Amino acid sequence: MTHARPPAFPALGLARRLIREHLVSQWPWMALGIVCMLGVAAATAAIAWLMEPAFNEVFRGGDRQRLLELGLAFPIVFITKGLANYGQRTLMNKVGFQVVARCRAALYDHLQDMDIAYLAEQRTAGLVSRFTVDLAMLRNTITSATMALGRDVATLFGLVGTLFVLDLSLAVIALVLFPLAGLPIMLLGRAARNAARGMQSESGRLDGLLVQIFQAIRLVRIYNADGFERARVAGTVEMIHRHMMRTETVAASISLVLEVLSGIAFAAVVVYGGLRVSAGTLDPGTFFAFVTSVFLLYQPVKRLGKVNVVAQEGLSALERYYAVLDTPPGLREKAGAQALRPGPGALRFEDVSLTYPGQDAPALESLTFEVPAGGTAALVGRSGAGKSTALSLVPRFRDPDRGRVLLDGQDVRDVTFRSLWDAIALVTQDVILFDDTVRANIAFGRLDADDDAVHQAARAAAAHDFIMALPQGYDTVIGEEGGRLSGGQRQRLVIARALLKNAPILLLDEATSALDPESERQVRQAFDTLRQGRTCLVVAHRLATVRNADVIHVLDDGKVVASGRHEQLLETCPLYAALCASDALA
Ligand SMILES: Nc1ncnc2c1ncn2[C@@H]1O[C@H](COP(=O)(O)OP(=O)(O)OP(=O)(O)O)[C@@H](O)[C@H]1O
Repeated sequence: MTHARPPAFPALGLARRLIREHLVSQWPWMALGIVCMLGVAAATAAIAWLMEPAFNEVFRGGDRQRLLELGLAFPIVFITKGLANYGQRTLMNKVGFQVVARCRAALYDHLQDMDIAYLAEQRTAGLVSRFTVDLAMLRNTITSATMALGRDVATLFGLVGTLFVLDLSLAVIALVLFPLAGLPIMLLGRAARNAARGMQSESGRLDGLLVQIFQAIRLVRIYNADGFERARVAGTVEMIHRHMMRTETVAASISLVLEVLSGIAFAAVVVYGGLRVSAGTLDPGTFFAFVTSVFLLYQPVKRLGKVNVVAQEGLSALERYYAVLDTPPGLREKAGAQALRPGPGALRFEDVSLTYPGQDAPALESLTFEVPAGGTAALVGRSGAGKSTALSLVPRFRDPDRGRVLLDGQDVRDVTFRSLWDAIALVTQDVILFDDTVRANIAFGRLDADDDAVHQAARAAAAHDFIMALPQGYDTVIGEEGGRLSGGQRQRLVIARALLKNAPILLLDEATSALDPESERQVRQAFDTLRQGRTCLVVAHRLATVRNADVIHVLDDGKVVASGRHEQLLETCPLYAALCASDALA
């Protein structure tokens, strides 16, 4: 099963898609936000307008009544501007948070639907960073870019309109240079997107590295690898900084370009306007109002200049987000799939073949074997013989290239995932526990289970006594991956979880690491209880398991080379005899 590389998306298409899928539904908040933005723009233009009467009628004319009116008008305008600013900021942040919450939910649901093969191919931290780094960046873009585009564009229009109304020729002089900034802004925007892409991907790498290091901290210490790991972290941090600096440099360069253009425009306005005032062809009040407008124009122009940088960051985040979202699951539920019909639990592999992508040799080849209903079949074989691969086909973690896996005569590809997974309990080599209470770990996926059921499962798994000896009994939090428990205790918790699930089919990938004899005895007892009354397919690594199995299938290079019971195979199958004599079956 291969996953095609996602196509490169055109930027505008991505933005349109986000608007269609997530922003349109936010229209009431957006509409209110736009009203507030218009309020900011109107108040800003009003400040410039008020300068003319302030200068002409109050400072030059000495009109006291007008002074009082202006004394009232200025605070009203500033308060209006402040309130409108507050409103648009709160509303646009609300929109940003809601959009990102929806994106996160959509991404989570999509990843839940993705097949195990795809998820196994991905770096976990890379996927996590889609939720964290990328979508946080997208939120920033949504809030700051919409604010800039709404408020600053409206303010710009208000002020530019004011300039033209105040004096046409001065307005042309003030504005003629600004379009020159467009080209560098566009060119630098491309660099900004590349920098954002690099930053996001390196951040995912850093997250992955840190998780790996802290998970393997014992190994790092004992192998004295802290220097090596530190260098790896420092290298990645350096790369992130480099990308961030590039973004900052782009933003600063745009500011510089705008600053220079503004300076030239301002000088031209002062010189030309000053000449006209002294020649008596321009009213000083108008000139004063004009200069104020040009000043007020600086901030929105500078923010708008940088909006492309922020937008590019968001587009890069969107690209990464949709790349995951648009990758279809390689393995789907069949249209019109029916629920698995309950039966005695007979499992059959029929001529099953599978070759992993990128591999030449098949992992399984024409594999045919049965697990009798309610019985135990053990798969044994050398490392790499295909045992775990065979196990993974039952819950459809993968599908075979050829052949069928049948549960009570029903092809597992014809039934719903939910009904299939309901029928299966899985105990894997790596004991998977959550940093939660003992109760939550046993009742995982069984939120309806009451204390009695949990305790009963723990008793059957020979776990109840050690659980009761823990500081808070069933409420004890066991630490990441059950770090506060012994190996045997962890295994018994996992067995209790499978017992509570009470599924008719049990898939068991036996742990290869040995426990001390007493733990081994307790775990074995718990497994025996778990197997009772269930159909069990076990990848066996222990002699005791194969001795108790109803049938043993010996796998070699993905094929069944012999089947039978222990004593029989010892005599008839040299490979089996060799496995029993070696560490493979201890
Ligand atoms: N995700 C994968 N991608 C490519 N090849 C794989 C993958 N998983 C397993 N293989 C290959 O498929 C073959 C069968 O592997 P599998 O894990 O099923 O063997 P196994 O008998 O369970 O081995 P072990 O006892 O060591 O766990 C091996 O050659 C292995 O390298």
